[in-house]
Amino acid sequence: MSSDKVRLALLGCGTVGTEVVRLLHEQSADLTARIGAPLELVGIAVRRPGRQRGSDIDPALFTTDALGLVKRDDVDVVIEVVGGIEPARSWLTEALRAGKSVVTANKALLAEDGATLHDAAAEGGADLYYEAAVAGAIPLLRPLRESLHGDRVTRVTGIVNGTTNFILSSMDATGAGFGEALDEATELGYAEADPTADVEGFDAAAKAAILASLAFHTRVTAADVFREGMTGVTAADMASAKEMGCTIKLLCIAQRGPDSAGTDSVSVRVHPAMIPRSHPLAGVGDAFNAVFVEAEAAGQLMFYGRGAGGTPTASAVLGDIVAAARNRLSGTRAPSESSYAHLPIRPIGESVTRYHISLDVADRQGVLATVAGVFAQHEVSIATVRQSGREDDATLVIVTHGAPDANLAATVEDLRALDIVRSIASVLRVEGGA
Ligand SMILES: NC(=O)C1=CN([C@@H]2O[C@H](COP(=O)(O)OP(=O)(O)OC[C@H]3O[C@@H](n4cnc5c(N)ncnc54)[C@H](O)[C@@H]3O)[C@@H](O)[C@H]2O)C=CC1
Ligand SMILES: N[C@@H](CC=O)C(=O)O
Ligand code: NA
Repeated sequence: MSSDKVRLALLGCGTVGTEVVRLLHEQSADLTARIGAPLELVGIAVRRPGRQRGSDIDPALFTTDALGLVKRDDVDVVIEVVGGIEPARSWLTEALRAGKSVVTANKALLAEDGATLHDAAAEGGADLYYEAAVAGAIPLLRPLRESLHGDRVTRVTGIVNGTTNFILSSMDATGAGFGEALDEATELGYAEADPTADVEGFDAAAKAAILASLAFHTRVTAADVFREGMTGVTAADMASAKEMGCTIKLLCIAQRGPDSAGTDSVSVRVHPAMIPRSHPLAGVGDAFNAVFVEAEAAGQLMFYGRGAGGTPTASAVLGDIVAAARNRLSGTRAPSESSYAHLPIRPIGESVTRYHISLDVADRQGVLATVAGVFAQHEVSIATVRQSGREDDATLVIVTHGAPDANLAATVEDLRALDIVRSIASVLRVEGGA
């Protein structure tokens, strides 16, 4: 590496990449002062070089050959803001094995196959930074990776998807249904043309896997995360939540604790949940993210801010570039992967959850006793029961105490089979003391 500057290659110049280039230019003098040497952008890999991306980018920097750029001898740090599994994985393993530092925002790749990247980083003695991959601008991974390394993290609960938080906040505020709120999110530019990854929880599940891996020193992949999207949350669910003094959020929950055999294990899940309005995550509105971390010695910590958007995400990328550049100049390295704990993953059926179940039933003598009997049969204890309506139009709203998810799922299945249950209008998990 040239000792008088740090040379950067940028892969991708879309929403995040354009902002990375702008900030590199605008803050060039400050960045040089903070690092102790200037940063030089030596190339930008794009798919369509002719596209307009800001007037101050030298057109000579653009190339369509990303791998060629990664392999150049005059590249010290590779910044990847393209996304997806391949070809990003091949580019980044090539860079890391060659000893080049990598800064990436690619949560999908880290959650699907972070092991390959970490192994390549170890092989090449290179830095792998990815603060932007979870909760955008919020400094969250560095605190988990460094500040909390003297402590034992027991639980991470978060709102880590901005698009769905915007939709649910809007449903809560206006009474709108999912479709209407999604249209609003699309119009305002929050939701992408294909919002599947957001609304079906894939994006949050990828982030949950990354958080759990860091928090519990164990490799957790997206496939280990129980995932349920939020497309089934209705205006009626939100109204019912409001009646109980709650709201509904798409939560990512990563927990460490004993499984049914008493073995220390990890459970990671993403699903919509009712939470009381007094819960610290209930007031997180709009497209904001927030993550609540509980650790044995530190107690409760809350991280809040913008988890999406080009500029906030670029802020996290720039922070990582500065760290990687400083390390190169001083000949030091970022903390390497910590996955020594090898904790087993607990299946969702063993997670202790509470349910809110809304049933349309015939208002006949003995209905309540029959319904209660199904809960008892599966050892699920009922906390509250509310009935509204009469005769053919009665609704029972039941909230349970905590029970293994498998018992709750079996209860719902048996309720569905009862003649007296006309339909199950909604089943929602309840978190946080509601
Ligand atoms: N947009 C956001 O709010 C956030 C994005 N991220 C992550 O940042 C990364 C980038 O996201 P965005 O900028 O939003 O995506 P984007 O779709 O706006 O930009 C990606 C760019 O990569 C380019 N590209 C695709 N294939 C390429 C190839 N073979 N060679 C060179 N360039 C290629 C595309 O043309 C596009 O310009 C993704 O991993 C995403 O998950 C992370 C946090 C927030
Ligand atoms: N689509 C994501 C973007 C950031 O990761 C979101 O909505 O949070
Ligand atoms: Na972050």
